[in-house]
Formats: sequence, C-alpha cells, structure tokens
Amino acid sequence: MPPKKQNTGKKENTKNKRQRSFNNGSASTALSAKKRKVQPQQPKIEFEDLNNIDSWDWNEITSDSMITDDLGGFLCLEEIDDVHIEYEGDDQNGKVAKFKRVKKSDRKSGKRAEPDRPLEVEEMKGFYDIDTFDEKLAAEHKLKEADEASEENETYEAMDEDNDDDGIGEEQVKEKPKKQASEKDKARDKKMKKLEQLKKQMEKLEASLEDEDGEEEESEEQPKKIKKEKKAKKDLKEEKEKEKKSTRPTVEDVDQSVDVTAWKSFKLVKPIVNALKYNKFSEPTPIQRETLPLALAGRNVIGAAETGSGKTLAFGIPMVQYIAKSQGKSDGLAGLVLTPTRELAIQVKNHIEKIGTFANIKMAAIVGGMSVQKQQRQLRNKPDIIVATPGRLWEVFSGNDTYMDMLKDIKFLVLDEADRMLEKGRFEELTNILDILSNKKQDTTDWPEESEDSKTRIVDKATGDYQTFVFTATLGKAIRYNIKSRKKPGKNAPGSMEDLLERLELIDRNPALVDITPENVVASRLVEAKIDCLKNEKDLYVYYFVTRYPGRTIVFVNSIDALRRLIPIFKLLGIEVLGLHAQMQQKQRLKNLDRFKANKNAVLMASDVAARGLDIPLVDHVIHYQLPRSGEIYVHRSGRTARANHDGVSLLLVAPDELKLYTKLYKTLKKGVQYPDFPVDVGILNEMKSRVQLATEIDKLEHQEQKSSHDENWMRKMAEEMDVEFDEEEHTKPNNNASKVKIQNKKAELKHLLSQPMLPFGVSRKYLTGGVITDLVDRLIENNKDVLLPAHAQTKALETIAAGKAT
Ligand SMILES: Nc1ncnc2c1ncn2[C@@H]1O[C@H](COP(=O)(O)OP(=O)(O)OP(=O)(O)O)[C@@H](O)[C@H]1O
Repeated sequence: MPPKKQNTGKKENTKNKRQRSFNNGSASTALSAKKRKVQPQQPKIEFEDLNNIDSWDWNEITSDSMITDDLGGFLCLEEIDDVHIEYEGDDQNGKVAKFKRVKKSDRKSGKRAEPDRPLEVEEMKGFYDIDTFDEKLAAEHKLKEADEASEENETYEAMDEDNDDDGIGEEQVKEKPKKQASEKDKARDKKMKKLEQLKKQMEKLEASLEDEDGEEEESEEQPKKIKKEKKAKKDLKEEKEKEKKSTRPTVEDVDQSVDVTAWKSFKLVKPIVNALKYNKFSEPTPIQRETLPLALAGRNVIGAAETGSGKTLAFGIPMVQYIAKSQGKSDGLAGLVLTPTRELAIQVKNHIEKIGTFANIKMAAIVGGMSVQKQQRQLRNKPDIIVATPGRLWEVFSGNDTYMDMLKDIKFLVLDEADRMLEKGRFEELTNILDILSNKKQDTTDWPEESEDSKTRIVDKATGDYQTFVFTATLGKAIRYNIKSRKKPGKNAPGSMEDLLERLELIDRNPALVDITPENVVASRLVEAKIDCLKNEKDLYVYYFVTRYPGRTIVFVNSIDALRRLIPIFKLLGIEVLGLHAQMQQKQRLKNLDRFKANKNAVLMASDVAARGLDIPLVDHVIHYQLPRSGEIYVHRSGRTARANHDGVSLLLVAPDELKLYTKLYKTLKKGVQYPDFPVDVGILNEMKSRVQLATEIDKLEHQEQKSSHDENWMRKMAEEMDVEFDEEEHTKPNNNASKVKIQNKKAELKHLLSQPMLPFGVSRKYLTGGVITDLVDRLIENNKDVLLPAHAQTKALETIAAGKAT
C-alpha cells in the first residue's frame, strides 16, 4: 500500500532524474539522441505539503511488484524519516521492497534499528536530534567516529595554519588560477564545516566518556558496551603510559663515571646532574656558561648566540631546577615557552624533557597541526612546562577560564627565536598572550629610575612575578644598542625588539644581556662556498653535489612550487629525497623529519619553514638552491649544519639574476669578502647531464599525463554528480596509452643510465688499467661497486673547498 497522501514529486527521485548530455565540462539539457536512455513514465503525483512529509500517516507495505533499477524509487518512501526498507532479490532479477516503520513505542524502548552504515555528519545530527534518540547507539557510533575524526582534524588544522610559520617566498604558491582556487575554497569550506561539527561532537564525547582520571561514577544503567569501550580506552592509555615509562631511562642507566664537574658551580639538583651525565654533556656550552649563573639567580635574561650553540638548555635548565626544587609544593604551570614554529616547539619540548627526565617533569606541546583534543588532554594532565606556538596557544586558551587560570601561576616566560616573534601575523597573538600575563605583573606604569639595585634586579617569584628569558641567534648590532637605550614605555616603535620588551612588561630596565654571537654571525665551524651557474643548471649542480658528497643535506628553496618540481625529479634520480614545507600536513612534516634524521645520506628539500631552530643532529651540508632574501635567513639556514661542535658546509648556487642579492649578502655578512668558488669536476658533471635531463623529461611527461587523467576524472565526476552521461569518446584521450608507454621507455632508459657507474674523465670502460689513474682497479675493488662514482676518492666537501680543486 502506498502512503495515503501523495507526492508533488519535488523531491526528485535520483533514479528518475533525466539523463543530460555532458559536453566540454558544461551541462546541457539537450538530450543526445544516440545516448539517451528511454525512461519509464512516472505517474505525476500531487502532495499538499511536502515539508510535512514525516508527519504523514501511512502503513507498512510490501511492494506487490518487482522493483527494477529503471523503475526508480518507490514513491519517496525511503526519504521519510524512520522508514526502514528491506529488499529481497537482486538488481538483475528484480527485487521486492518492504517499507517498514519502527513504531514509536519500540523506538523509545531502544529498539530502533541501528544505522547500517556510517552516518554523514548532517545525518548524525538528525539522528541525535530526534525524540527517539538512542543513547547507546549514538555513543557507540560516536566512539568509532571520534577516532577517525581525530585523524581528519589533524589534516584540517594543518591546512588551516598553512601560513602560520612559513618562510618568505611561499606566497608564490597562492598565485593559482582563480577557478581552481575557488573550487578548492569551496571544498575546503565544506570540509571545515564538517570538521567543525565533528570537533564539537568529539569534545562532547570526550567530556562525557573520557573522564581524565577514569574516576567517573559508573551508573548501573550505563550500557555494558559503553563501559567496555571506556575500559578498553583506559587500558590503552595506561599501556601507553607504561610503555613511555619503560622507555624512559632510570638512574641505573646513568653512567656515573661521566665527568660533569664543569657544571659544579651552578649547584644543579641531582636529577639534572644525572641527565647531564646520561646525555654526556660534560661541560656547558659558552652561552650556557654565561647565562646560567644569571638565570639561576633570578635575573631576566636576553641571550643571543650562534645557531646550534645550546640555547635551549640555557633557559631549560633554570626552569627544570626550579620545578625539581619545588616539587610537591605546587602543581601549577611553571614555565611557558613560546616559539615561532611547530617543529621548533616540539624539538624544544623534547630537549627540555631530556634534561628533566629524572625530575619527572611533565611537558606539553601546544602547536597547530595536532589534534586539539590530545592537547587538551595534555593540559588536563597539569604540565609543568608548556611549549607552544602563539597562534595555537591563543586558540586553545582564549575563552577557557581554566586554562587562562593556569597562566597565572607561571614562573618563567621564554621567547625562543624572539626576533621572529616580531614578524607580522604572529605578533598579534603574542600580544594577546602577553596581555593576559601582564595582569599578574606588578603595576608597570612607573618606569623605575636607574639605580644600582635595578641593575641587578632579581625576580621575586613569591610575589607572583615571573622571570623572562628572550633568546635569539641573530641579535643585530642595532638591536643590541637599542636594548641598552630603551625608551620609556609607549615610546618604542611598534613591532621593534624594544617594543617587545615593553610588552613583555619587562620593568627590569637592565635585563642581563648575554650576546656571544660571533662577528660574522655564522657558526665557527661552518665552511662556506658558492657555485656560479645558470638558473636551469641548478638541478644538475645539486645532483652533482649530493652524489659526489653523500651526507645529510638540506636543500633550501624559496618557493613551494619549486619544491614540488624538484622532489619528483630527484626521486627519479634515485636520491633519498624528503620534502618539508608549510603546506604539508603536520604529521607528514614530522614523519619526513624523522626519516631525514634516520638516514645519514638523505636529502631534505625544504622551504624556510625549516630554516630556524631545527636541531637535526649531524647535518653535513646546506645548499641554498635559491639565494636567501636576507642575511638573517642565510644565517638561520646555514645554522642547520655545523651544530654542536661539528663541521658543516654551506653552499650557495648563484644564478646571474641573483648577483645583486649575492653582492649584498657577502658585503653584509663577510665584510666585502666574496665566498670562495666550490671546485667542480666538470667531467662528472657532463656525465650527469643526460641523467638529469632524462629525469626532468620524465617528470614533465608524468605531469602532463596526470593532468590529462585528472581532467578526465574531474569531468567524469562532474558528469556523475550532475547525473548526465559522460562522453567517453570525446573525453578519453586516445594518446593516453602512447604517452604511458613513452614514459615507461624513458624510465627504463634512465634506470639503465643510473645503473652505469661514472668513471673519471679519460678512463675507458674497456681498458680500465690503461688510463691515467694508476690505482683505478684497486679503487674500484675497494669502493662499493654499487656507488655511482666508484673510481672517485671519497673526499668530503670540506676537503674539496680546502684543497681549492676537485679531488
Ligand atoms: N652542554 C652541552 N654539551 C653537548 N651538547 C650540547 C650541550 N648543550 C646542548 N647540546 C646539544 O647541542 C645541540 C644544539 O642545541 P640547541 O638546539 O639548544 O641549539 P640552539 O642554540 O637553540 O640552536 P638554534 O639557534 O639553531 O635553535 C643539541 O643537539 C643539544 O643536544
């Protein structure tokens, strides 16, 4: 029996929609005679009030005739809320449909049919809103969805914060065709809306199901399944904690014979001394030696030291010392560290965690690109120190009184890479945070007269005041001077370092200033050189360098577009290449960093998002594929190598159109002395040319191929969405297969080329013993036969620069 009232047909049944022809991406209502499917005539049925469809009275029915695909929907019954349809039979032979309604009384008693598939967010909302809300089903469903959504959230957040920590030049990427951008925007808006809803639901779910300590009262009525889920989650959490604890070193793991007497004068607590021994930090670095006595005595410190000089512990140790000493007395948040980038925040957190491991310091990183829920959980765990990027901290904290209250307890505020905090876009959120903190400061309207006392002002934490540490690698001369001659509050230029100090409410007119940046600012063990080349030769030179001098190498590029082009080419060339830029998902960024750290010959192609602060152990080389736009960026990029008493090479690739920039660079940073030329073996370079050319060609072909199949897929999808037919003949490119074959052939050719070892210029493959290199055979035997340059001495780039000739 059909429903007693009838349909206007406004809710057009999908299968009853007309097939429209689809041509050149636009829909036309004209039917293509050839392809038109003859549709059965549907009876025109009139309904009085479509909106009220769910309230209509109707009886359960079983269709008395077979339903086939062509017949389409069955009088819209499946569109009425709570109608459950069961089919018998199959599509080919026809099926019988039963339209069942679950009675209200049944639904109330929890017998409502369970959704037989994951529900869309909109549907879910409806599902929960109706009067028949089934708590058990909803909770189970939400639990499942919450885990998936957590993953999805990370994607969204990473996308959302694309530009929060990125370097110069990446704006170039924004110059996408408008049409494409608006398509993307729409999809993104839709996704964000969807995720926003999911986020809210997850927050509710967390609040209701995941009591932080697992001490929530368990009611008898609580369905067993939920209890089970909760228990499973709790067990997992405990297991994770246990695992974490078991990987944590214990005092027994400490080699007590490590001599750390050089740290003695700082009177560090035992857990820190143990951590120093465990990490084999036998003596403080110069910046640590200079700042620790001041910071441990309670002074506000502004510290500047070259990259990789150990600044993190210069501010980390005083915080850990304070927390270790006051353990048990207070469980509030003791330290807040603000950094400009997410990676740096995570690194700083790990670094402090290392030194605080025996003092059981609890740390939290509040950064973009990670699940907000996870971070909220960390906050509920009452961390001793939070390391955060200002944007995410503000997002999580603002509007939440509990979190805001946490800030009231802080005893230390650290700004790491402080100069970058002054950049546009970050400064606002930073100012907001500082405003909150300033409420707990003493009245600062009085600018204290300079007195002997104020010269060595000690922060009295008992009064609620906190110590401020400001650290940077590039404290320019002008800034140094201005800090000394800081003007009264309100008189400093907005966005300047002095302005920042004013905002920090640093009433301390004489913060301890420790500046040990060397005159030429770059790390002392860094060796620098340049290669003059044409713009289109840069790929070749990078390939030459990373092949000739294997080692952990970072290639800095100014735009993400350039990165996207380079990475596949180098992959084709068989190089272990990884990408890092701000438009990548955070998870992927961290994964690539880990892979880079794990492989001593990996190449990281990065935008300036990686230029600052990242402490990757033992980076051998930094290549500036494009010249950095300022001396400061050069210093930070180059600072990724030659860290912690290791050597490193920084190589500039200078194209003719970069000469002006280059001149500025050496005039500022090298006092007018040019960077030495990096000696290149032209013989090998020429051999490498054909490989790079072939890889570039393959990449181009693959790009074209992808583009055309993307276009085809897009049209196919649009046709599907608009319910029109896709013209296979017209839109499927006949030469698709030919181009695939061409790519395959070229790949085979490249594979063959790459399998050929490159021999020095003048050496015949046939008569190895007859060439100019007398010990060639010995070298070939000694060197790994799989390497590309088996006959070349395995010199280091440093040695080549020192020798002044390609060796
Ligand atoms: N006293 C020490 N002895 C030996 N190694 C140390 C010592 N202190 C720190 N290090 C190591 O030196 C490396 C660099 O330290 P850190 O990241 O703090 O440098 P940084 O000055 O902050 O650099 P950047 O300006 O690039 O951020 C780290 O790997 C750290 O473990």
